[in-house]
Amino acid sequence: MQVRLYNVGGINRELYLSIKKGISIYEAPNAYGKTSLARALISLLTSEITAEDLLNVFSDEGYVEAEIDGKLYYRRFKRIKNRIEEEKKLYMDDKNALLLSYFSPENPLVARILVGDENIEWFISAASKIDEIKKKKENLQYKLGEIKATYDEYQKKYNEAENYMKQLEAINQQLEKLEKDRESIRINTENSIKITKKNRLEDLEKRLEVRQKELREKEAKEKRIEREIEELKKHLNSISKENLLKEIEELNTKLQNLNSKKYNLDVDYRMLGRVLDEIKEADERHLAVCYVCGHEVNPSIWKERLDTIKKELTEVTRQRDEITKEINNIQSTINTITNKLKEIEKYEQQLTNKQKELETYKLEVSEIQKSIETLQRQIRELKEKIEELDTKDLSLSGESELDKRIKELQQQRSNIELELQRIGIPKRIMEELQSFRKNIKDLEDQISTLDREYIRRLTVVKDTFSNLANSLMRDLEFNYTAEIDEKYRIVIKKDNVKMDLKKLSTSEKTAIALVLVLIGLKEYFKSPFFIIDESFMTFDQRRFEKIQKYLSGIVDYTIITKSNDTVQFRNEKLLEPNQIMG
Ligand SMILES: Nc1ncnc2c1ncn2[C@@H]1O[C@H](COP(=O)(O)OP(=O)(O)OP(=O)(O)O)[C@@H](O)[C@H]1O
Repeated sequence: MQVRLYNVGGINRELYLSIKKGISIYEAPNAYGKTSLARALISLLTSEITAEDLLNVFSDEGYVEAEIDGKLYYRRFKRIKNRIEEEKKLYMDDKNALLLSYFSPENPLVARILVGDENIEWFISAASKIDEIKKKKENLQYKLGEIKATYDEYQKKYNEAENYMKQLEAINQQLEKLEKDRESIRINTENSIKITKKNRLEDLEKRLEVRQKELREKEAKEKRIEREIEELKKHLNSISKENLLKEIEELNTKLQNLNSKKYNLDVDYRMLGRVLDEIKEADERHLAVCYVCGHEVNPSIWKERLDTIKKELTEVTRQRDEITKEINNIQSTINTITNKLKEIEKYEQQLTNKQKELETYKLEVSEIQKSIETLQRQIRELKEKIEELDTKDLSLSGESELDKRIKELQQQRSNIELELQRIGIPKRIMEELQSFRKNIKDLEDQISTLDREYIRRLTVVKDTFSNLANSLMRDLEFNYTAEIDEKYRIVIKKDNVKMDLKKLSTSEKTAIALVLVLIGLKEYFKSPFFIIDESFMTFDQRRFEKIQKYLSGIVDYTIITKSNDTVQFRNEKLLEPNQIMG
């Protein structure tokens, strides 16, 4: 076997070893790199020893290579940033290599035997690989535990769901009863509502009829007044009030002039009358002195004067009569016009009154129309409501205590239904539970089968170990026997007296561990080499040679590391000490 190492463990240089079949001894001082070499070789049998364990921490690349029977096995490492990239080809990849190919204080069995742990079930089961059954069983047990936990959860859910279902049933019963109650109340109330509404509709329709009749009458009256107004307007338009007023004004002016003239004539007339009377008197008295100027006059003058005055008086009277006649004519015309004006005013007054009356009617008509619209709208709405009542079951307006309770229960029901949706209905959960039960049963069956198989095989392995251990102990000339009892404890007897493992010496305990490892190696592990760290062993030469001989029959290469002041590697059988190369 050719071995090459570089930057592996504490060996930070290239190391080349040519190892012959049989026994090889590697001697070196402490901390020289013996363990590093052993671990590097073992790492070709198992990936349990990782690249991080192997590559020298100060180096960026390294390798271990071994050519065994013409085939190259290797592990090559390259540090890239914070990780190590590895290329590998292992002779085998079995974690038992650490237990059965390397005997050193690092070996877990050695460590446990040295502290006096008698229970070796784990070792014989790992060595014979029946621990795989145990692991399988443990995996199944773990799975079973998980399923059981889920089963318990589902059981809880089932109980919860059952409880909800009971609540739901109770709520449904209550709801059914309450809804029946409400229905009967609703029907009664609805009927009375319908009757009330129909009565009201009739009443509204009657009121509408009255109002419509009223409207028709008012509209007829309105039309009539409009016609009258038209006529009045026509009549008034035919007369020009302004002309009449103007005419009357002109006549009044004339009348004023005439009256003033007449007044003057009246004054003249009265004055002439008085003069006439005075002249008459003067004539009768034959006055010879003028009573006006005192001058002496002829009394015959009075007669002349009397004629003149009479003539003047007649003229004034004629003029006065003429004017009086004219005045009377004008006055009569004025009276006629005034009468006409009065008549116009009367018509105007009538027109104003009719217009006021029309306004009032129009207002009334518009109010009646509004009230008709309101009534029609009310009737329409009422009819719709009645129709609604006829077509569907209207729920009662306003919320009664009954409604509130129903609502409350419905809310509770929907909450429960939601919860049931979340956790599932009992029937479905029960189906799940049944499937879980089946799974549990299957797993328990598998576990118990594995358990039986494990015990069966463990018993065989235990017997094998017991027998072989005893014969090997005898071969190695130990004066005690080693057996494995039914509880898989190692039982040591000296002269048939049971010895507590703790009481044995370190070399005795180390020997027992070695014997067990050798049996494991021989019976259950096909390793090309076996490495012994001899530094912690205190066997005498004879016994150690026997062990070496025994090993030669099991593995091709036995490599023994020893602490020594000098560095030496030698293949024992060839008896040619090889110098370390590299
Ligand atoms: N991966 C590593 N990187 C760097 N140095 C390491 C590594 N592994 C071990 N060493 C160091 O390398 C040196 C050799 O260690 P190793 O255990 O191989 O020596 P040894 O010869 O078996 O010693 P002993 O006889 O005391 O058991 C030690 O100083 C150790 O601390």
